Amino acid sequence: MMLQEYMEEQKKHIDARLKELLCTDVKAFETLYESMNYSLNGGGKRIRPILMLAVIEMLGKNPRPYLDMACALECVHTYSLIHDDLPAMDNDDYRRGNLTNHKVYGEGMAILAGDGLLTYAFELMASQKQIESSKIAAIISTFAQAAGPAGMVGGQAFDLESEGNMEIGIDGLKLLHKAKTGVIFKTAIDIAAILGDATQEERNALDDYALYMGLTFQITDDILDVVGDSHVLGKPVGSDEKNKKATYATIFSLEEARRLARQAAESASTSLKPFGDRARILKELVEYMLVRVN
Ligand SMILES: CC(C)=CCC/C(C)=C/COP(=O)(O)OP(=O)(O)O
Ligand SMILES: C=C(C)CCOP(=O)(O)OP(=O)(O)O
Repeated sequence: MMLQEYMEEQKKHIDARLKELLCTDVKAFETLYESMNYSLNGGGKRIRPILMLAVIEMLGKNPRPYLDMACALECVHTYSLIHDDLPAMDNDDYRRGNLTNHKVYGEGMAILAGDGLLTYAFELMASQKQIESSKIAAIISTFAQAAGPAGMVGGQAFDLESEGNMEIGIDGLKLLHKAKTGVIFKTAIDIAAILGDATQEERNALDDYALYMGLTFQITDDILDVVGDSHVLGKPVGSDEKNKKATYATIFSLEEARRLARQAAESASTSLKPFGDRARILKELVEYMLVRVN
């Protein structure tokens, strides 16, 4: 199966399950549930859950019983987007081709929709009865560390404080991206390694892949903010330059950023050598990121 077909197939399952998850019988909570579902089900490429399911498959396991784990990851990602778009953060009006959550439901409800999605993700993970409880505990611990103050929240705080400061340099940039975005890709892969019973050698290879694929995603996302089409991306472009944000595309030339993206993608593919032919989909996934900016 080609990557595009594979992604469409996995996305179909993920989208269908996400639509079923968040519902309430309590009339007083209806707006909250509507606002959570508005952002969760209003588009999105589902790269993180697809990545998780693809790694489980590469490790020789059927990914289908782990669909809810993948959906939990998407709930956390969606919460981070809702909060990232708030007036107190990036103050963006469009996301996934629609008005941002706070533009439709107001700031207070958008904050609560994010809080609800984050907390619900942990409820969903903890309720997976078909998975051994020791694995659930390991997954929740990994996930909480990645999403929390030592991971994504820390990265976002650093981002907030660095706005307008183009002097953070390459080391600052690396830390920012590793903590803010790379960490969730790494978690997708770590969870898959736990569920797929990866050996130590496989884990080492997957750690390298996570690092370089996350970097490829970040550099290409930065390039798209300069050269992308806002209709295709479903979010505004040019905001990094406007907000004087240090990114791979504002610190380096576009040519250099593209070179760094290609280099990261090559390293990601090389890390998957131990998996041989089974790694085809994951290699194509980093190629797909490159194609979007070339
Ligand atoms: C704890 C929180 C709120 C974390 C947010 C992390 C995140 C997804 C940032 C998006 O980065 P970006 O602003 O570079 O991306 P985009 O261009 O999509 O807004
Ligand atoms: C981490 C970043 C840069 C936010 C956007 O992520 P995606 O490009 O995966 O966004 P969706 O497809 O989920 O909307």
